[in-house]
Amino acid sequence: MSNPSYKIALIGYGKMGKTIEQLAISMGHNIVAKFDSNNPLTEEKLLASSADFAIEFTRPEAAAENISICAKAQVPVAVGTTGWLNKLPEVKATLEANSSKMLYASNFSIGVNILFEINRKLASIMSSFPEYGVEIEEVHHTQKLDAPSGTAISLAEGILDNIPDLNGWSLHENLKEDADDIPIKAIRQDDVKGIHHVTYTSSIDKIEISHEAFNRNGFAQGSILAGIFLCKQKEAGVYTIKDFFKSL
Ligand SMILES: NC(=O)C1=CN([C@@H]2O[C@H](COP(=O)(O)OP(=O)(O)OC[C@H]3O[C@@H](n4cnc5c(N)ncnc54)[C@H](OP(=O)(O)O)[C@@H]3O)[C@@H](O)[C@H]2O)C=CC1
Ligand SMILES: O=C(O)C1=N[C@H](C(=O)O)C[C@H](O)C1
Repeated sequence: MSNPSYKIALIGYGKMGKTIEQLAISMGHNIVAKFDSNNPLTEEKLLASSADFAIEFTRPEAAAENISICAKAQVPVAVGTTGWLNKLPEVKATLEANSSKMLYASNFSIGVNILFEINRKLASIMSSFPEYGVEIEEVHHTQKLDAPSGTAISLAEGILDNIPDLNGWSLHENLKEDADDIPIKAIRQDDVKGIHHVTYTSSIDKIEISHEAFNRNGFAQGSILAGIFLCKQKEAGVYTIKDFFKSL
């Protein structure tokens, strides 16, 4: 039996939107609408597209409004845009009021989600070894608007959940020793797709875990599969990438 074909609306047609388009077509899906700042999303246009679901990769200031429009049109939406989570409470309220669904992931790639699991496990071990200081470094292309990356924040949250002595995280120009929070260094370099390191250092040695994306296909693949997963969920509200991976 062949896999069903889905009708997908792309909200944002930049680096990610274009990568998703190519991959979705190669998987047998149809792109039924594309929105960008010259053709902004409206409820009417989205309904007219008959999309089964939407995928949102735009910019931090645009995401919350776009998700609300999807909610009002009751079109499930997989959201990859980072740097907008301060607006999550109002977005959640709109989704619930309209019985609609979204799934947000700071990083849709399988590799990074494996790193997230290792990061939590490692942090839980390191909580017994306070002589090690932890730090995060992320490297991305120079067009990236937010810092630190959404992925770096997710990594920091995974560490904070497991090492109660640490007080939050903060962005540092230079990684510093003896911090009581998690220092995150954000580096912007040419065309880097995304590199993340978590390092624990003592006076004796260093332990490091890391992930490097070679291209954007992993992000695109995860967002398409997460959109399909979302279509199959009965309950309205906010889903996370963990819900999706649990279903595999
Ligand atoms: N979660 C994940 O796995 C990943 C997340 N990201 C995140 O996704 C986001 C987008 O990344 P990327 O594709 O590289 O960015 P780009 O800048 O390449 O593309 C952004 C696109 O969004 C469009 N856009 C901007 N404002 C609006 C709006 N109000 N309505 C509709 N479209 C709009 C832009 O249109 P125009 O060009 O006309 O302005 C452009 O087409 C970023 O936040 C990034 O951090 C990226 C990769 C992976
Ligand atoms: O802007 C990007 O490119 C990326 N953004 C995401 C993030 O902020 O973590 C995911 C990935 O690293 C690429």
